[in-house]
Amino acid sequence: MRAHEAGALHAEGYGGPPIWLPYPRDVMELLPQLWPETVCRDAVGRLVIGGVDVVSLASEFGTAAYVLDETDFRARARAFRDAFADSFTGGADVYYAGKAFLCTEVARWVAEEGLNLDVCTGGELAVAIRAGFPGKRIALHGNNKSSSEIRRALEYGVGRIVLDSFDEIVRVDTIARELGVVAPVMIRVTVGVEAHTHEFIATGHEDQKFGFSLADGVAREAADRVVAHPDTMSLKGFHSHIGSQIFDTTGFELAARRLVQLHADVVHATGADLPEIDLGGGYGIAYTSQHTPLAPGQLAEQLAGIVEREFKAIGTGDGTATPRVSIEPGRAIAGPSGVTLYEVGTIKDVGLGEGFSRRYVSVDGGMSDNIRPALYEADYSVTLGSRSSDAAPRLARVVGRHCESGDIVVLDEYLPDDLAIGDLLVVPGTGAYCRSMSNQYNHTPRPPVIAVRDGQARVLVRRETIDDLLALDVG
Ligand SMILES: Cc1ncc(COP(=O)(O)O)c(C=O)c1O
Ligand SMILES: N[C@@H](CCCC[NH3+])C(=O)O
Repeated sequence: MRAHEAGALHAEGYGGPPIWLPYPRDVMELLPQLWPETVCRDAVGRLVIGGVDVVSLASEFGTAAYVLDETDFRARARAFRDAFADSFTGGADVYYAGKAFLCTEVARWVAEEGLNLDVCTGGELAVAIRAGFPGKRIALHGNNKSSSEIRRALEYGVGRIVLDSFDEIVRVDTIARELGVVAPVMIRVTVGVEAHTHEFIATGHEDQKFGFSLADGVAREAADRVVAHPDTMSLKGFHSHIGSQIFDTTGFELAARRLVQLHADVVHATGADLPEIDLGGGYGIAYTSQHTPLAPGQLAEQLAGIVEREFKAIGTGDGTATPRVSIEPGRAIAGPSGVTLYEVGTIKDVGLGEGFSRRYVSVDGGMSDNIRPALYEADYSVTLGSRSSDAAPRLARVVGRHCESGDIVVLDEYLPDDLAIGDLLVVPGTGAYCRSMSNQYNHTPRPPVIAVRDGQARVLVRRETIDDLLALDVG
């Protein structure tokens, strides 16, 4: 249940008397699906993650801090790997989308759990290379890959480059020829699907920068051009990614139908053997009770059914074998495994008139460590982590420390009325697209990423310092 579901009692949340005690005092108890599997409270009420309580984490590493639960991350990665391996008769590969969150150690976890890796810049590729990630299991994405990124990827022997433009086809052809290699490539297709998600993270509709359009024949033309250069490029198949934070599989179904049809057309017309098809990522997670994600097993079953149906529909016995399927989940693996730890700095009850007020709780982070509320109006939840409280719940808005009124961490959530300066707040679901989209607005050093596992904590990415920021300023 969310604060805004409180109906008639909602207004009372704004400074009204604490008469709504039926409301749960702890959002963590109410919504376990928002939290890493290992989260619990210890005997004195402190939130514990990966066997380490958040008070100890804060005192050792400071706040704000990202905390990543290794056991939970690995379990989610394995769940995707196993579910897709079990459901797809022709075989399936899971590419973890590193844009969600990537560092050297996480790349190693991904490799060890038997997943592949999707990188979309030379920077992400460099992390993968540093981690010793096997080249064959890496896919290189991006709508404007530079020549040096393509060269590095081919030198390292990546398993696929996902082509995004005609210019890039020329670029890959030229570099592969220089290096004397045949580049394994896929073609990213814009399938014309309106995904049900925020418009900034939808990528399947026609009018946007990614991929080759299916509707106007450009994707088909791209395939013909690639197939015409067998000495430098080997076409492995087509790719589609319709967007992110999607719950409804109808978009994937439509995308798969169109991709399978294109696949069959190209196989028949060119005689190319296309061994793979990539359905992209985009599987939604729960940030609040408003979200009801599918488990990897359900997703795999549904997607396998869709792919099988679509290949049957184009006719069996026509020589079109069902290819190996790949998917690219990022958020669904990293998102729920991470939380952000903040310390309360100020508490302000702002009068709204007629006896109502809104409680603003300021923490030592904000839009520099989580830009998603400002960018996508993303909603999050939050709980008091450093202690439990018997005080009545009170609706609060958690805000950051940046010079923007849109610097909101959590729009509305119940926190105990006795919340105090120095309390620790914990925001779940921040494992994906928070650190990876972080920034240094207002010269704010970025928080560290701490891994927790079996009662041990260690730094994966160290905290930035003011000196780091000053070092960039050569003036
Ligand atoms: C090509 C591609 N694959 C995979 C992903 C990962 O998406 P998500 O984190 O929603 O699973 C993205 C990001 O939206 C993407 O652009
Ligand atoms: N950055 C987006 C996800 C999409 C990015 C990849 N295409 C988010 O935070 O929701």
